[in-house]
Amino acid sequence: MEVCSQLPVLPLDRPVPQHVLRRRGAISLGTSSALFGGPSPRQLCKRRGGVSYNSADQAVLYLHLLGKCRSTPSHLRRRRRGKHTQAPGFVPSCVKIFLQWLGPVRPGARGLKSHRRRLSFQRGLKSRHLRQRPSGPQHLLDQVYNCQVKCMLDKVDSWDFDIFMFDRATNGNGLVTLTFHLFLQLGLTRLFRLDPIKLRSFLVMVQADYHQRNPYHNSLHATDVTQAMYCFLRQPKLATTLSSCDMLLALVAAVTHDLDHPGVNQGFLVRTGHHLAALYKNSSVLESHHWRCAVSLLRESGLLDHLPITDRSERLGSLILATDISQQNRYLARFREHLDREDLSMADPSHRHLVLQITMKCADICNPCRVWRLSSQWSSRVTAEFFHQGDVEKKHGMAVSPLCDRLSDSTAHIQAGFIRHVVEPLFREWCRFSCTSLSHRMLAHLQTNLDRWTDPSQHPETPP
Ligand SMILES: Nc1ncnc2c1ncn2[C@@H]1O[C@@H]2COP(=O)(O)O[C@H]2[C@H]1O
Repeated sequence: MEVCSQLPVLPLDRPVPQHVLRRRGAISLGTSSALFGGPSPRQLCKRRGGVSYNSADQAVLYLHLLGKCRSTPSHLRRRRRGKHTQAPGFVPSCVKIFLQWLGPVRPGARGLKSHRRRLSFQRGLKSRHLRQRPSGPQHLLDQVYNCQVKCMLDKVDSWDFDIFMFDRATNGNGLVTLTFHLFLQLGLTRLFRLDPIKLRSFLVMVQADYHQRNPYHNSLHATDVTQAMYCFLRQPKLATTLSSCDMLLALVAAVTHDLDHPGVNQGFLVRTGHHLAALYKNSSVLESHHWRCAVSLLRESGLLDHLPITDRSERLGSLILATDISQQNRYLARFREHLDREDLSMADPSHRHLVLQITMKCADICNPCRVWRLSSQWSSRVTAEFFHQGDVEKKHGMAVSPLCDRLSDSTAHIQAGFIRHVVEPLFREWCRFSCTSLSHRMLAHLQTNLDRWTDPSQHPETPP
């Protein structure tokens, strides 16, 4: 089979080639490590990260907000490489401050490379881990793992696909393996003449920029969302109407939609005065950051550089921004209106885009629609992350955010509320739009899971 025969070309459980490790620039929120190390809220709000921007104004804002930066905006990197369009020798003051902080660096010198490599905490950890992986007896297991992975990938379109087992079988490289496979399955690699090396390099970067310490918002969640997105894209209503370009953007949005998530919610970032909250004016703070990270990694990998896709970044952004759960009612109301009026036309690009946004939302919060064996694991993970945020808030004398107090909230209570008020309304409309056996199955799982969470005999800790 073509798909499987291509996988061993770049074995995922062997050290990554040097050109992949030789990463440029970085984006890291840095909050996750701070949280798990337990600094004060003031320290938290002073944690630094970086995103890439296009204009000098944004660079000034960036530097002012961050003070010392942990990462280099992409346009600054370009200037250091001498590709800037300003007069030769022109160095804006903000860049001077930045370069001073980096220390004396000669372009191309080893010093610069090591700076670059150190810029992202997440990538540093990951690449060290990959470099240090011992060769030898471990590779005896490769055959076993590869066979298991191939068998699992044959069933990647199944709604009961066990993403947890898949991640173990791929040695924690589930995101790279699964998404690479899906690009091949959908024919995107061939159709868009994507360079497999660049594709893999992009996916390795994406995987590395998720915070594996987060119980929920990590690369496994992104992989799960991507697998769900694939299942939805195969539904007749979408498969027969979406363009290949739509599918490409949908897959990229799914895999990047929570990039560099710090494991705390927007409310926490706003209350601690985090620089990203200021940068994005307290509105869709995390989603805006995920989007900018995605654009930065796309640019860095050069994966789509050869494609004349208009408004690529904006379209990707509007899919990622649609995952802002606080905006759910707005999207749902528009979708519902179209369904009520029966005027949703997949020939209309704006309607198609709304459907893609709703698809992205469904993929993002579909975990309660999975079979209990999988769904309950996501419930435990998301609650663990909420409660961890609550613990940090308590530790620093802050008011505990809703759903984050392990003493007064419970997993069962949170799940029941989330299913009733958020997931079910969305999936009921989705089922009106795409009335397939998968949609009915998802609603059936949702009901079963709700019944289990609300059955006091199974969850005695549920608050009255
Ligand atoms: N099983 C779940 N239980 C409760 N909340 C959830 C669950 N799954 C997803 N969420 C929430 O839905 C949100 C969707 O956007 P985020 O990924 O930012 O954060 C997610 C969680 O806050």
